[in-house]
Amino acid sequence: MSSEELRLVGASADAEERAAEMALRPKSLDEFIGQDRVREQLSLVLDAAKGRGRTADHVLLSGGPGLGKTTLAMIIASEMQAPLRITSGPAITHAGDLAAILSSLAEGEVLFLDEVHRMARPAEELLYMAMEDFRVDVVVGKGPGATAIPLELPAFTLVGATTRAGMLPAPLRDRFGFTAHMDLYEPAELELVLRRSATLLGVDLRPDGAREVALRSRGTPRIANRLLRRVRDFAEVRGSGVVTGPVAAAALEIYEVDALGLDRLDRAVLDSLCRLFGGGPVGLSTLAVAVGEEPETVEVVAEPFLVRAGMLARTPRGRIATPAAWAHLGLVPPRGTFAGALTLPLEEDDGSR
Ligand SMILES: Nc1ncnc2c1ncn2[C@@H]1O[C@H](COP(=O)(O)OP(=O)(O)OP(=O)(O)O)[C@@H](O)[C@H]1O
Repeated sequence: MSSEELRLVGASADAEERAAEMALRPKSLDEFIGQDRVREQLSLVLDAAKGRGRTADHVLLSGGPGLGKTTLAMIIASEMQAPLRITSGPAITHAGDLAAILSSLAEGEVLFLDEVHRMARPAEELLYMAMEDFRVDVVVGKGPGATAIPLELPAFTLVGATTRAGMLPAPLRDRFGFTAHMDLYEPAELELVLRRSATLLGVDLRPDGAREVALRSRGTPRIANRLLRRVRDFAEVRGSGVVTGPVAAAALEIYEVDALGLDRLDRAVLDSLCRLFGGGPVGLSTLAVAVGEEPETVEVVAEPFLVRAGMLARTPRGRIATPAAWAHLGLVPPRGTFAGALTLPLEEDDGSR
């Protein structure tokens, strides 16, 4: 698979894409599509804070890449009419880095901390006190002579984002007043995302075109918008610019995005699971080694969509390919495998033997 295809279907964004995305970001909760429960709960949290004239409670957003966590953080700041500061867990390697950021915040500012589960431990501990009391202890000196000088902070709202809520230590998780889990989007919601983006980009996207692209977007708005741009290129160069279902399907075939939107990693995971491990069960780390990826990438990026698509099951004994996975690869599950056991009675019952 080419790097172009990887970029097309992988959920993370590079710098160029981030710039293209800015134009398509919803600017208010009303414009934000889908995630209805999260939207309603968040709107209550923000309205209550505005009514009391206070900063909003700290918010934790969990969910895979490209589902709209950064977008929601921006919306929170704009709804609260507050400035926004953006940083990420891996960028904070010392407690001092975080102390410097926190002490330079304006009153009421929203601090967006992406990948909050990847922050250095000492910084994490400093954050506990900052979130609870708007205060940090800055330690000056070393050894027995070290002194902690308390530093008052302006009231702020922390918006933490994580792809792995389970990796957050309980004391940190508990300090968020509101936690929202963002699920993969339904195809109907992605159609709405696509129609909104098409209007903003001036693309003539027909309903069957929107449906075709939505079905191949792995439940992820970022991927939907990215595929829309590629389909638009195809429609302009090879057609009249109008994006219908057949035009979208032909374009995405060129980019090797399959009918279900599976990407290289998804296909590699299924392929290894079926061909190397006979359909499983196989442990996450073994599977990750087989596909040449980090276990976290397999778990966070590929698996949620494969589970949603009914192709992979996570069991206490390991990962298992379902009959749908074997069928998608055009393979027959051997007898004695989980998928084989599931498909066997059907074969036996149909009288063909
Ligand atoms: N609910 C939504 N409605 C419309 N567009 C959306 C929605 N969610 C996300 N998008 C679009 O998808 C793009 C990616 O969203 P965003 O950057 O917020 O994802 P993210 O979860 O922060 O990803 P990452 O974790 O990789 O940073 C945005 O540019 C935005 O245009």
